[in-house]
Amino acid sequence: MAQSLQFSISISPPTETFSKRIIPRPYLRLPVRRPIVAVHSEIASPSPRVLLSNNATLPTAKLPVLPLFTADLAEAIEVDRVTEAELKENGSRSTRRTKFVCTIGPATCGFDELEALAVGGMNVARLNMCHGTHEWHRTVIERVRRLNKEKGFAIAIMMDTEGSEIHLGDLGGATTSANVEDGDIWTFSVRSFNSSPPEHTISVNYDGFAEEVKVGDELVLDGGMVRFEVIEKIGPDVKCCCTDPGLLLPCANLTLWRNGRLVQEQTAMLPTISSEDWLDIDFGIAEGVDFIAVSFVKSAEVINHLKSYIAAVSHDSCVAVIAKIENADSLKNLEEIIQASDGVMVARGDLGAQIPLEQVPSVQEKIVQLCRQLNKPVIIASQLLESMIEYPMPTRAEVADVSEAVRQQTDALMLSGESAMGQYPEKALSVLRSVSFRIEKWWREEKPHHHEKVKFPDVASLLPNSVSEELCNAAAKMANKLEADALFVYTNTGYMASLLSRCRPDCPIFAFTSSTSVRKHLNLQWGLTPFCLDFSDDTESNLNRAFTLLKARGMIKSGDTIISVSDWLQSIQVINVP
Ligand SMILES: Nc1ncnc2c1ncn2[C@@H]1O[C@H](COP(=O)(O)OP(=O)(O)OP(=O)(O)O)[C@@H](O)[C@H]1O
Ligand SMILES: CC(=O)C(=O)O
Ligand SMILES: [K+]
Ligand SMILES: [Mg+2]
Repeated sequence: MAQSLQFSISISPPTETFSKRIIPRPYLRLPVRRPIVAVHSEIASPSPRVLLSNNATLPTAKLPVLPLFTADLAEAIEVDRVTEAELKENGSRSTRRTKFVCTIGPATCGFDELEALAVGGMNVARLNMCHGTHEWHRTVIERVRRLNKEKGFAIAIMMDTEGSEIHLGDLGGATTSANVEDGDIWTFSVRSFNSSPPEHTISVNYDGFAEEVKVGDELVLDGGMVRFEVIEKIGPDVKCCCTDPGLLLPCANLTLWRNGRLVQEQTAMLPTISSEDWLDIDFGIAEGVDFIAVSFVKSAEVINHLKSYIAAVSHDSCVAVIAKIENADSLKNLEEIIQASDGVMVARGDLGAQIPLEQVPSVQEKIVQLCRQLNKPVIIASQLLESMIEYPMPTRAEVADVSEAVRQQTDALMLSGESAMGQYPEKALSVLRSVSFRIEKWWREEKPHHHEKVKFPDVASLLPNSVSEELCNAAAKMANKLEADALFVYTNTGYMASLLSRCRPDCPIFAFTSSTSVRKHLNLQWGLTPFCLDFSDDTESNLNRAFTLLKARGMIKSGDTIISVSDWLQSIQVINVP
């Protein structure tokens, strides 16, 4: 009986000469399903060999050489399906620059709904650990992975911690919400109730609450949905009278005000990362999430602490840490926090409950600018299209808000309730898409920023990084002047790609990396189209390879002007695609 032999191959040890020899000629083909393209050149060795699965080795000179088919070429580079379609449809200059984060909830956790968001342009799926069990989150993660694998998307996953905010528990009388009227008396209690609390009673999750409040204090729920005044303290119970009627919801967030000022001593006692958050973080690391967003960050220490924990427990640590700016403390220590983190979220929901609402827009603009100066990606979150939770059309004010965020050239926009539990998640995403396209185009073509002289101070402190930074600044400037079709960046760590993105050039930036985790992290950065591609340190062959592969997919064409930089070659190349 004929036996079929299956070989898995890896090339060991890889060498510089070897990589240079095979990369420029994509003809090498083994009698296996995949062509050899995975060649790294970090380790030098005099005799490259192919390692067969039975541990035998074969000198590479003996490898059979067959021509590659176009289909193989297309497989050798990975880019997500949506970008590819956009590039084909609109040409490279018109790809979307602003990235989208979608919160996944009951409305979008199914495979088909996730696929609809993926097709709509979701770059990052966010899981809020305030809701759902680990089982539920694991299922969503598996579905996103399956989508990426089977349908050619490259969606990254962000886990968002619960954090220690003060919030309410279930409402008394087993109701899911209550319309509170002016003068109604409710009891806020730190008791633990076995079942649901008695009528007109509500539990508070912070044990020190009853001790710290004072008669006359104001309780603000969910940033102003309902307000109460403290009228009496009775042990663990705090009796309050409604002063501003509204809808009381379970889990509502609670802030305490005294003489018109936010009382911060309370939250100062709470840890940023609670014991439950650590369990969630362990879960996230084990599941291999790409980003962990930390809620209610107060200082840079907590970010450093988490980053060293991640480095200690996961050796090939690829989890980026995002600091959520959503309280007054985070604003006090803003610059250190941004420096310490891998990215930032302007979490306007809670932020708007902690500082006067009218300050939120200027704080947003300041954070976006600071992030760009410090070269960190920034996400604008919450209530972008809040009315679309219920209605299929946004309000004009919402469209103006999204436009303003895009005009500020934020890296990413985030949907919360709109995609988690709204009735029109896909429609909301398509509004983000059309507004982003329109405003980005207007920005490029009309140059409303022409007279603004925004200065970006140097970010790099070490010389090699300074050289990279100057190269990127110059390459981006050249790309604008020469009206290039695309910038190419070959990057191992993503650093050069981020420096190019920071310049917000007119043309898209094609970032080639051999690391799948770097590629996922680039998902959050403005203007970057990340590709997964193995490359060597031979710039010439890398470029030719990218040209061949992208042309085969219709993503660039002969005659396009490309400006290319790379992590290791300190020069800028200007090339016309052959
Ligand atoms: N996994 C989930 N399961 C059930 N409902 C969810 C889930 N995720 C989100 N939601 C719903 O969507 C709403 C908005 O979600 P989101 O995560 O943005 O809340 P948020 O309050 O803005 O964020 P945060 O809690 O981080 O401040 C939530 O209030 C909740 O009703
Ligand atoms: C997203 C979030 O946490 C907020 O807006 O509060
Ligand atoms: K959260
Ligand atoms: Mg929040």
